Amino acid sequence: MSQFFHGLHTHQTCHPLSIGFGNEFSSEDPRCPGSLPEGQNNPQVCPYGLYAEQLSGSAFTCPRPTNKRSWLYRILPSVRHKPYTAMHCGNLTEKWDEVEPDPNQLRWMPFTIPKSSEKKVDFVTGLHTLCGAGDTKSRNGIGIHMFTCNTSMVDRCVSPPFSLSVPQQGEILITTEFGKMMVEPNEICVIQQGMRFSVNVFGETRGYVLEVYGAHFELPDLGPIGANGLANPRDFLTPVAWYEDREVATGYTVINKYQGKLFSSQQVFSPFNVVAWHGNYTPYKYNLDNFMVINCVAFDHADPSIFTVLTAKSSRPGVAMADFVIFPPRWGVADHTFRPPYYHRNCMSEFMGLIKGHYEAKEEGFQPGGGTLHSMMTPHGPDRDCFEKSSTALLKPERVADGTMAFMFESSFSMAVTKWGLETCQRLDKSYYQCWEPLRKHFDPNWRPSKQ
Ligand SMILES: O=C(O)Cc1cc(O)ccc1O
Ligand SMILES: [Fe+2]
Repeated sequence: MSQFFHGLHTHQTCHPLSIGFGNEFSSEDPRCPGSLPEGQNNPQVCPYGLYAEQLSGSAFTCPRPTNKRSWLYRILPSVRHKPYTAMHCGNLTEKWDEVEPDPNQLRWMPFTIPKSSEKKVDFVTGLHTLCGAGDTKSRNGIGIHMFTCNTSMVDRCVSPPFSLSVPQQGEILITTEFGKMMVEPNEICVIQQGMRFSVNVFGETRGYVLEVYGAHFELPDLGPIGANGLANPRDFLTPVAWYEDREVATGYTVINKYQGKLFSSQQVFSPFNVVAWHGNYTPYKYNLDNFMVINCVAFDHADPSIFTVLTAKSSRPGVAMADFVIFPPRWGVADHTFRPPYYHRNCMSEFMGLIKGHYEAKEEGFQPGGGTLHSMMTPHGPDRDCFEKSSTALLKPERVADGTMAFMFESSFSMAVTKWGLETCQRLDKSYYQCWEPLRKHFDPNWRPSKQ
């Protein structure tokens, strides 16, 4: 389905957005009607004297269902820039051998946001790599970063590999080559490889970023669930074309994250000069409240894959490079069941973050803006309080996770933690393991099944 210039005004943003996931969208800035060429991509001369530029998100030759590209009609093409030069990467890294591997359960207290009165930090400078694996050259891997910032990006933009952002504190206004979108905590956004964007913030701001080096985020297949449910395509929102014809004599900085490092180049105009565009390769956002939860209505605890919002598949069937999974508010109704998460060891790595509230398996210790990492095969599960309470609870229907939103980046990669994550950030909670220490033995060798 194609949306032509039909903006949906969401109340909180005033930035028009179009509906759908992976559609063929078309969009024109309303100030330039007719700016999108009709019937062809490369007219000899484009309307309004614009340049045509294709942004390819997949190989030209990808099969149709996975072929992604957009055509941008812009005042000047992206190639009009001075050469890239290496820039300081701060705590952003793709070096996965900075410190020795650590298989322990790791928990971080909320990551510190710099005070603007002390130090002005924007979104790019405020990116810190926590953990990850793989490499961008072979386009197989992931990175998990925290952003903590207090200042808007001024006359600079950045383009990442495929990345999913989860704001946790403070809304962020993202200006992209495709238009603008405001993203609030409890919403997520995806900016795909090569898409330039700039971030405005409105105070002390914090969030999580999942970067996937070689795959696109997709909606998971629904199998027997049927045609509807989980994250529905109609709840994804894509920006509408917006341009500025702004010359920047002092220089506009375009930052390119390339092979794990940052490079900057100067140009004399704003890169947000796209007057019209069409295609199926776009940034988008999604409000987590729209997730249609499917869960157990009889007995037993279903695996958290039922809560998958988006998946970035690996080449192995059914195995994700990374899944984005949420733990939304819902009813708990399972009969004769230990309802919280089970104890387990997983061949996948589980990084968890908390947007608001608390997480059911651990009422204490895991706080909004913090994180946990349970690495491949590292045992984990409910803390002692949760186990005792839930083993004796009266199993009536009960609201679970109201007013909370925890999430998980689950990955088939065995992730390394960075030096920043283990040492420099000073947020590691060394006492985490202690939440399982009070677990007591309940074994009774004389126990017998009760006679019915
Ligand atoms: O470890 C966790 O808290 C995440 C998780 C939740 C759940 O309900 C089942 C499995 C699982 O890994
Ligand atoms: Fe788990």
